[in-house]
Amino acid sequence: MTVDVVGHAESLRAEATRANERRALVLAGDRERGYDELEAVLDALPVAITDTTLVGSEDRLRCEHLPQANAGELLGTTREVVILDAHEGLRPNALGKVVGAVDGGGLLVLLTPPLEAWSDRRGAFDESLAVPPFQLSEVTGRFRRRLVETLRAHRGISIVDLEGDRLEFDGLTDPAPRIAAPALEPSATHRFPTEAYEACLTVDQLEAVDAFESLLADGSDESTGADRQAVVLEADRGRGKSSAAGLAAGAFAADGLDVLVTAPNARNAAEVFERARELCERLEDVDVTAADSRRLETTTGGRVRFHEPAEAVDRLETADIVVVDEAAALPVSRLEAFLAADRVAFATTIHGYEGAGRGFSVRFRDRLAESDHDVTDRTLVEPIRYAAGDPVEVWAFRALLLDARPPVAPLVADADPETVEYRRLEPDDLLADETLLRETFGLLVLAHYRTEPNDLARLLDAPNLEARALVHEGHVVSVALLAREGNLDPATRTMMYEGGRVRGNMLPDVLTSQLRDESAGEPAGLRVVRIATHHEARSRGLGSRLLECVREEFADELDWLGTGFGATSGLLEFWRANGYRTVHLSTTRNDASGEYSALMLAPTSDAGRDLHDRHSRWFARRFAALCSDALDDLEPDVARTALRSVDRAAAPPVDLSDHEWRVVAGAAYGPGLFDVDPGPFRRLVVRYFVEDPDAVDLTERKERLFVLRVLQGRDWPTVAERLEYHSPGQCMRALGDAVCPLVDYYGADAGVDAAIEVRERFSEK
Ligand SMILES: CC(=O)SCCNC(=O)CCNC(=O)[C@H](O)C(C)(C)COP(=O)(O)OP(=O)(O)OC[C@H]1O[C@@H](n2cnc3c(N)ncnc32)[C@H](O)[C@@H]1OP(=O)(O)O
Ligand SMILES: Nc1ncnc2c1ncn2[C@@H]1O[C@H](COP(=O)(O)OP(=O)(O)OP(=O)(O)O)[C@@H](O)[C@H]1O
Repeated sequence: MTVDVVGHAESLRAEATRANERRALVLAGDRERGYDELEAVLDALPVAITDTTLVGSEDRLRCEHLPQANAGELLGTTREVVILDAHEGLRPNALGKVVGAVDGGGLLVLLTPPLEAWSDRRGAFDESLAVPPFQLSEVTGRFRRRLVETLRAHRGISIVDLEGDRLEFDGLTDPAPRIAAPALEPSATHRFPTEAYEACLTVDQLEAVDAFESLLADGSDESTGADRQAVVLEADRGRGKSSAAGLAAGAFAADGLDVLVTAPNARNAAEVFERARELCERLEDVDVTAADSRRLETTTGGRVRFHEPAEAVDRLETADIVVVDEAAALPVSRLEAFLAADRVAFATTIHGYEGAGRGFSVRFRDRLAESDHDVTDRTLVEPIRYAAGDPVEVWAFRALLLDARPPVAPLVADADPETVEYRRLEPDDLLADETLLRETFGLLVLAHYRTEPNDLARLLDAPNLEARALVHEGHVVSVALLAREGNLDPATRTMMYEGGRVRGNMLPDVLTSQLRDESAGEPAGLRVVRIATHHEARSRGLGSRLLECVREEFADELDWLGTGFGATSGLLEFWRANGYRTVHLSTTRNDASGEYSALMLAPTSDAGRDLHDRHSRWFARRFAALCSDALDDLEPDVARTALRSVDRAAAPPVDLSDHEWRVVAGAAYGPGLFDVDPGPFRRLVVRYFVEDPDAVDLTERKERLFVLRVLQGRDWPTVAERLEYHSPGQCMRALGDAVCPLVDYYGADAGVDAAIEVRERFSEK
């Protein structure tokens, strides 16, 4: 080699150190040569082996090694040098995770095939995109093509062409000397000890610590101290939010308060405990009596303790203040449970490299706003591990679209179904038009928790995916991500039926493997994986219009359209209004959304109709039993809308025996009791919800009573309390009243003698 790779790496490192920024070094070409150069570089740089990590398929260096799939272990940690070996494939998520771990003054080294050839290589990640019936050869390399373009276009990235023996870019930016940051000072009225503020590294962190003061009970006379307060800290990775929470926790503990800290796992909260301990050790009138990575106790009687989220929820009442770190990685239902605490703080990552984060901003934000907490918000912008404007971070955000945004609101403010145009978003068009790509991906990210860098690669390269949009004056206002499913050969179907896993194919997979329908994978379908309308233009019929256009485009070539999503009554209603019908509710809650998932189908051919009809019937038949089992905590409104969105033709027949009619009509009109024989009531109630007859008009409260008592089998006192009846007795009478119209409609009006007889006998009294 005539290129002095070692000398060059040393200059990059020197510049990075001077600027407190990171630099990237790409060693493109033969893998063995890449490792030879790399070893020489590592030997020369004054970096400890313990500060170096290799992420890739083989453990080839003496430093820490992680496969790409485990790159998440680097989240929240700091390294001087991280090497990502992409020769056997590149997981976009892994790239995002490793970039965040490189410290200011550090190097990110990428080992890649020759850049010209890279997009044509197929690696392990590409195999995951080859969803049956598609083949690996149908997966494209656009994500990598774009990645290479960004590597070449961005500052701070050096590219060594090992094949051509040349330095393609030197990556040096020659930064201006940095101006010393102004000293940090707390506000004049601060209530935490000054030391808590002196420990802050940035102004943003100081303001975040300051926000926590709102959680101190107000000692003034006017206040009872009983008001409810919440703090929300939002930041990109590495802005010091865990540390801010830790400094506040330390200040609370020093004040004698009991702070409960929780996070998806204890490792996430390590910085909280570290900062809390450091602060308490610095304070003169407080001593630390016990400290480890999950616990801190002080001589003032204060403490900070860690509990896993589930345990934490049960202990809210024992703490003065609750801190939820990495909140975005917890399910929304769990987050909601923390709102039972009067004083609670949530620290959360936006633009999460791991793709979490949107559950928080999409769904939890609304629930927080509806709660009776006063909310104090802080956003931490300034990075801590490296200087603001760090070129490697700028590159990573662009390459992985971590900061993609939908169009700004004024651009789509006038959009409605008349002004928009339906557009196929071909991957090549997206690649050629960065604004279109950013708007599309930005809308998907904003509307959905768990949109991650891997999804960008899927959008560009996966053969089973299609994207469609409604555009208003060239801007994306509504977008749908569609996946081809089904159309599977007999061998694949058998494999699925016998318990094997098949990639993609969510609907055929569940219908086959869980619901035991071996031919469910035969018809060809299209699943709407995601749909989102710009928040500025919702409820104007755009989402419905987009679904209509999708149906027009695909109906002739496919057997069914379908969807699966975390079920809320609003969304079930949206899909039902667009012709989709429920065929299944999952039996466990979705980790990310905290909801049960609904699967819905809209058939477009005879084969699709067959599939839809039999699954609708099976669903209506099993629903009551599920309600007193896996779905016994399903929200009553979701249960009502789920049943209402089953195809009416699937309503199970009313096949009550004369004796059962006497039991039901006796409870409605006479002295009979529901409790002695709930079965026939359940069948009637399921029939009523699915058929949704115009002739029967019940209040929502009575319908919720049907769900809670008749379907879910909750006891009377519980139901009475939830639905705010004065007493269990009143609740029992309300159920009797609610059943009357069902006895009339399905029994008496349908000419069932037993029902008529009972009704007449007791109505006369
Ligand atoms: C497979 C999936 O992607 S499911 C997840 C769907 N996407 C999301 O939740 C992302 C955030 N939400 C959105 O982007 C939009 O609300 C969409 C895509 C659900 C609907 O798009 P819109 O353009 O508003 O649809 P459109 O105007 O045709 O229909 C709106 C109607 O759907 C119903 N609806 C849709 N979402 C909800 C909801 N979350 N809560 C209550 N009702 C809802 C309502 O009946 C609403 O009518 P209304 O506003 O007059 O009450
Ligand atoms: N006030 C501080 N004093 C000492 N070290 C700090 C301080 N604030 C942040 N740090 C260090 O900076 C790094 C990032 O801080 P922290 O983990 O608090 O940020 P974060 O926003 O929660 O980051 P991540 O999302 O990556 O977990 C950590 O290594 C932490 O030890």
